[in-house]
Amino acid sequence: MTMLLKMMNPKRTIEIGVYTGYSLLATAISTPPDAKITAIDPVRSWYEIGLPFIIKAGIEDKIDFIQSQALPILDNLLLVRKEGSFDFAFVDADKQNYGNYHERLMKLVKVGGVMVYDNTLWGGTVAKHDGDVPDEKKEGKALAAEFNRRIAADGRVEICLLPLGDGITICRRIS
Ligand SMILES: C[S@@+](CC[C@H](N)C(=O)[O-])C[C@H]1O[C@@H](n2cnc3c(N)ncnc32)[C@H](O)[C@@H]1O
Repeated sequence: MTMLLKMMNPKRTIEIGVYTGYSLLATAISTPPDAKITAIDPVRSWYEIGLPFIIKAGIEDKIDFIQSQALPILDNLLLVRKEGSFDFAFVDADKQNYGNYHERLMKLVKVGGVMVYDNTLWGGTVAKHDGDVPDEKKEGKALAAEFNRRIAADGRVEICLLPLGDGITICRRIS
């Protein structure tokens, strides 16, 4: 993702799902000095674990951390920001809402901008028959497969699902 960010030079990005801030730190050090990152997660204490590293890297001024569920924040951004005011988004949170996040990001991220969705292979289970998937992974498999079908059929975007890590879908808004 850092290579993608360095090629794109996005000035306005959104991160949904921060945890201890590893991907947030990677984003912040890979974007231009005047970039701003809106980072959303309901658990501030996890963000605070990684915050000393963000401060040490000198990039805390780029980050606007919002302690909240993401959906109400995205809905508010849709009210207060112009459509297409973000260049890039990284989604790595509750899988149940990936479709909801996608619909909002399709307005918040500009045409030509990029959304990256994490965990879209769900440990490779999306390519397996249900009978070959452990019970504890079945719900995640179903959610990831449903999102993958939805986004593959979405004519407003071009996508590329990279078999890296747990599966990363790069999605470019084209209309
Ligand atoms: C896998 S972790 C994120 C990891 C992080 N992106 C990284 O790579 O370092 C998932 C995070 O999503 C957050 N999350 C879960 N539900 C959420 C929601 N409704 N809105 C925003 N964040 C949520 C969790 O609190 C958790 O910190």
